[in-house]
Amino acid sequence: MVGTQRQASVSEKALCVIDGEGDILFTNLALASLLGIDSTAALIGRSIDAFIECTSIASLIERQYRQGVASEPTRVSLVCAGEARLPALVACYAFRNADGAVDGAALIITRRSLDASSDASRSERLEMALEAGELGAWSLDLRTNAAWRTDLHDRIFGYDNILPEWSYETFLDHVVEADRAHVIQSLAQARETNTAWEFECRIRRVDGMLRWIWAQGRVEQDVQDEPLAMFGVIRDISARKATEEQIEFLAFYDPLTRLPNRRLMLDRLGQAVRSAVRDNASGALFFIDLDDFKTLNDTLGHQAGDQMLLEVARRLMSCLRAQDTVARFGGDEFVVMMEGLGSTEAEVIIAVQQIAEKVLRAIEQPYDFSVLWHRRMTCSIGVATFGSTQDTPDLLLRQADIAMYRAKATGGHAVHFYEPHMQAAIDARVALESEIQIGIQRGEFELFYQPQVDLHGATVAAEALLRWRHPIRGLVEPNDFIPVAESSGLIVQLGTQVITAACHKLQDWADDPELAPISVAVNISARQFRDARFVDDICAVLDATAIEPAKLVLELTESALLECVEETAEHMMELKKRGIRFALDDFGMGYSSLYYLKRLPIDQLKIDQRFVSDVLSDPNDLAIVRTIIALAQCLGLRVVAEGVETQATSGFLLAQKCHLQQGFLFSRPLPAAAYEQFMRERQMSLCIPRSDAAVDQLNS
Ligand SMILES: Nc1nc2c(ncn2[C@@H]2O[C@@H]3COP(=O)(O)O[C@H]4[C@@H](O)[C@H](n5cnc6c(=O)[nH]c(N)nc65)O[C@@H]4COP(=O)(O)O[C@H]3[C@H]2O)c(=O)[nH]1
Repeated sequence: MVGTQRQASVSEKALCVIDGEGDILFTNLALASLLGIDSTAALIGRSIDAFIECTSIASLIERQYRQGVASEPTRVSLVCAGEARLPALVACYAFRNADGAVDGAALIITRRSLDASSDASRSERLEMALEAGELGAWSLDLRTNAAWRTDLHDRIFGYDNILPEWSYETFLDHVVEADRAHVIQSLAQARETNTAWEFECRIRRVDGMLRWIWAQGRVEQDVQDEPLAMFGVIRDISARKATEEQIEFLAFYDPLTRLPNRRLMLDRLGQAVRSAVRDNASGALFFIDLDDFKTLNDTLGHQAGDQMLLEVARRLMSCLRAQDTVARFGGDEFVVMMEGLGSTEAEVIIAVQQIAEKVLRAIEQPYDFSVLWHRRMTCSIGVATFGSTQDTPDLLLRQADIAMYRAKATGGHAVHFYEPHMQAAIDARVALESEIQIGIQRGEFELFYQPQVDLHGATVAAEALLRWRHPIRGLVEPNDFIPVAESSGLIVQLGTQVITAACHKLQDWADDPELAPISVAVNISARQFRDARFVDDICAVLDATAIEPAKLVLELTESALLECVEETAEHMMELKKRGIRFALDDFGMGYSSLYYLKRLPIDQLKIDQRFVSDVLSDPNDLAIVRTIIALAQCLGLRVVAEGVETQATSGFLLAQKCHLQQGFLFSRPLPAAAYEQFMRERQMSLCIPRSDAAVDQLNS
């Protein structure tokens, strides 16, 4: 009678036949009637899962298949027309195909009657009421460990009808590790104090899904206050938690860029100001505003504007460290907070200048996507620094904002400090930078040479030290310009000039018998060493001058090695193959020297002058110098002591078999011509007074 309307009798068993996929092949009117559907035709071909609320009909069938008999009726809810739920029992019988695999099933569905008078029905009503309140209930007999749970309780943990043995441990296994201690403590406290527990925690369902549950319950005790049983209810609160997280996200983050908003930034800034004072490590706040963003927004539309803001956010984050905070305050305003930039004002200024330049460069790169194709954007940065007890988040923001307007007033694409003296310092640095640039072009930089003396007192090497013959300031010492050259990147150009000049000097000396044995050590900055062209440039100079590569010693500091070990090691290996030698400068000042000594092709250790100068008066320095020399000897490395100013220090170093000595005792750094003169005068005479017996002993 398919398609014919007929009222099914309430007592008639509803049945249907489903295929291996769970789609209905056949059904009777009783099922349609139970579901509140007019005709059986509306059910044919549809998935049974749409009508029976049960985690998986497939597992029911699977169980029946394994047991080989019709399954025990299982309690389910029917999903009726209008989404109404109806309690029902389902029994199934599986069909198998020729291979023995489940190919479909017949399902017999009966409505669960709820007779108010029967105990069974009362418990069912209770369970339905609990389900209506989305509560899974459970109890645990503490004497026998017997556990009871409602279906919904198990479904919350992801179990279907195949119920596992349940215990306190099973429950705890589901609780995620981070929440477990809190759960155990809540339950234990409730047990001790005979009070109710209530907590929220995350559980990992049997299918791996992470859910939030709320749990409440208590312990039942006997007359002697001995615990008898625990019972309680749980509810899946994942949806509520997701909403709460969303609300929290909107309260603290910018929905477009997903960066922290003003509120969160103010909060983090408050903490940062406190730690800056406590740790004596200043930080800085950048107020960044895009230049002329309004025009872009007005001409290309808000969608293009949003794309630009998203890209700016991405670029800002790529310029900064993970611990820095980038926030969007709305519109085209971004605020960046950086902590731990230094303990001195000079350190903070250098760090700020470097980061600000990075930001300016990152923002001005073309925006080559969709409507923004070939668009350019610049920004203005206002800087306020913090580290004093008077700083407050509001004040700092105002200061950075004011500074940003000053940067805008100079035409944008600029950085401006709020603090006038810092602005003066940064202006001076910028001026020095351009002077160095001009000085490089005009060839104002010159190498001085400081002799290095061997165990016999013979000058066998020199350290090349840079000087700037400034047209107005006169001779400028490296400490006054190398840091700026390094932070601006000009050291790469300058360093190439130094190596070229040193190699040409070695070439000049090669034909002079008095100067030919001299090798020259050249200082190399980290930035220079990391430069992609560094190895090729040196090889080109070696080829052009045809000097003996072993005559060139490159001096690297530990901090230079530390900045990029892999890349540095690679460059060192390549140059080592050409025969160039390496010295580790300022040895003993770093932390992981031994690690580098093992890994990198180092020929020589240079003991820092801070240890050498007090070696005879400070027992710690004495121990350090002795250890470095002994270490170098064990590893087959040469040792150079720099900063030797007295005969006594020199005598001590000689006794320790330190291979080379350098210092004012022998000579200050000299211009090339003066150095050559020095060599000619001193080459034949020994600089260090000593007995021949002592020298023989040292050289043995
Ligand atoms: N008090 C005292 N000082 C002594 C004595 N003997 C030598 N010195 C000084 O100690 C410094 C040794 O150079 P450094 O440790 O490599 O330290 C160098 C090096 O780090 C850097 N530098 C110099 N030239 C270059 C260069 O061409 N490239 C790079 N990247 N850095 C350079 O500048 C630093 C300072 O160079 P200078 O001012 O020439 O200072 C030189 C030298 O004049 C002594 O007996 N007593």
